[in-house]
Amino acid sequence: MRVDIISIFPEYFTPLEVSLIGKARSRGILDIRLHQLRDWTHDVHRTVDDTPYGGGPGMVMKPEPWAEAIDAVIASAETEGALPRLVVPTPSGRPFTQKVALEYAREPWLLFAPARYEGIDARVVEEYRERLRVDEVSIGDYVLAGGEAAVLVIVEAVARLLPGVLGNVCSVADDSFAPGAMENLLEGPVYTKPPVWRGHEVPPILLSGHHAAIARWRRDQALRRTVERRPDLAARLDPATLDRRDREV
Ligand SMILES: Nc1c(O)cccc1[N+](=O)[O-]
Repeated sequence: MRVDIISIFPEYFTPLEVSLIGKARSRGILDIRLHQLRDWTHDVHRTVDDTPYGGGPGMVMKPEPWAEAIDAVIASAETEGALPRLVVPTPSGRPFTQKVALEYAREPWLLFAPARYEGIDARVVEEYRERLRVDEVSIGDYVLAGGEAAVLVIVEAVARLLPGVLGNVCSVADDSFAPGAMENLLEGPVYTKPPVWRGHEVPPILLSGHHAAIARWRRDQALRRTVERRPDLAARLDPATLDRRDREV
């Protein structure tokens, strides 16, 4: 997978050089390319923003630098044999979920346009919807200084789904929110050695060796945690699943 990121803070993406993603890049599974948006400005101040039409606080990112940068990146489409999916992180986007991460993990090429200030002039998305699949996504209902943190979140969530990135493929299937048995379920508590730590014991069931009973206990813990902490997810569960929670101990 090729990933292009255009930003006025390309240095923000240094974390993509370490850990799982850094290893995936060194093994050629991920090809991440960073671009400085200001390289597509033509004034001495390398201006990328201006005051909003209609007045109001803050500044809006100008369309010209973004369009020149996106055009320059997609100019290599011939060698890629396809155009990228343009992903614009924004609080007004559709929710970025595990399902969307799985969708993106099937894409050969993602191009991220993280905005700063009050956002990018709306005509940029309008312009590229005619040529690219454009996706405005939100990682959550809170205010960030820009979309760069969202790109880090999205790239991590997607990269770990790519074949060869995670050592143990099973761990993806067991993820919280993963389609299938864990869909709409939070993961339960996890434990490791020592069996007793500062007087806190590991639940005995986990030391029993009874794998079926352990699986039932884990699912029950996941159900309980989901009902307690995420009633919105619990509401999506099959009522029969919730009923089983009370019977199985
Ligand atoms: N929430 C937010 C923001 O405040 C700015 C850019 C992107 C996002 N987001 O993706 O959720």
